[in-house]
Amino acid sequence: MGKQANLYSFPSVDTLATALRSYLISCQEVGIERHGVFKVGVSGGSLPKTLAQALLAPAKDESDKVKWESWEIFFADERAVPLSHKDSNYFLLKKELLDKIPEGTPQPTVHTIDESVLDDTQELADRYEQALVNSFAARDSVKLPIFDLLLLGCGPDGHTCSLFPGHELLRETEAWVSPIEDSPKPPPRRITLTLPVVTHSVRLAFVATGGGKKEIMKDIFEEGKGLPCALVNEATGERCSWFVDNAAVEGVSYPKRPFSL
Ligand SMILES: O=C(O)[C@H](O)[C@@H](O)[C@H](O)[C@H](O)COP(=O)(O)O
Repeated sequence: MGKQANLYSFPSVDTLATALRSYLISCQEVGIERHGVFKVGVSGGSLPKTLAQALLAPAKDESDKVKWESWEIFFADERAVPLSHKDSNYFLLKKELLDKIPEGTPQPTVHTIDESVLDDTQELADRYEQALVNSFAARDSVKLPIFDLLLLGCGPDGHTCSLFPGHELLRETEAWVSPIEDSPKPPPRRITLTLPVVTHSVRLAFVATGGGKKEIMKDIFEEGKGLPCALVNEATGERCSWFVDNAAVEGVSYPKRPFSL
């Protein structure tokens, strides 16, 4: 078996955010080196807040700078609601992070869903896939879009993006972006990157904090149980890093590593 996912555990969200910042800068530099931009997919939940804590902190020096103008931000999943709706992942990211990027700083490019087709989730997914095609290369010339980094959350049931345990979407092999009409977690209508796109990312980082996560972390890291987060771990190995706090992995026997780049 190849190398396994890295599990980094921190005493607090503050120390986690500091390490996450270094990791993000390192991924940013690899992306810029690779193709002149940094293509990153983000999720909702508590992630935007932790990201803001990591990214809005002042740079320690030149090599620690967030080069916002090179960031191309996509959504790993999005709810089929208007962009100004409280359930929108874009709205959340805007409120927590984008609106707080200081004025006068070059801004990132952000790819939102097309609000004009909210009543048709297949069309919503197709248009978002087209945005990926336009950004990454024509669909017929690449099998899959390869993100520089995906920033993911882990639900209490082991879901990530809008890929839920046991759902037929886990078997999708063709589409890059799929609709889902029956998300067990509300709101039910969403779009999501599919598992092949997720697992082909250059790097992946999960952020999971709080004692409420420890049971599902045991399931993911000790038994797998076919949970979406475990499937991602198994498919991506050492390309995948988990940034967690100690409370989230209390009692989890999987070896934790000291954080290093
Ligand atoms: O799909 C959703 O409805 C949520 O956005 C979800 O995917 C979230 O990312 C996880 O549940 C982790 O949430 P926390 O980061 O808040 O623990």
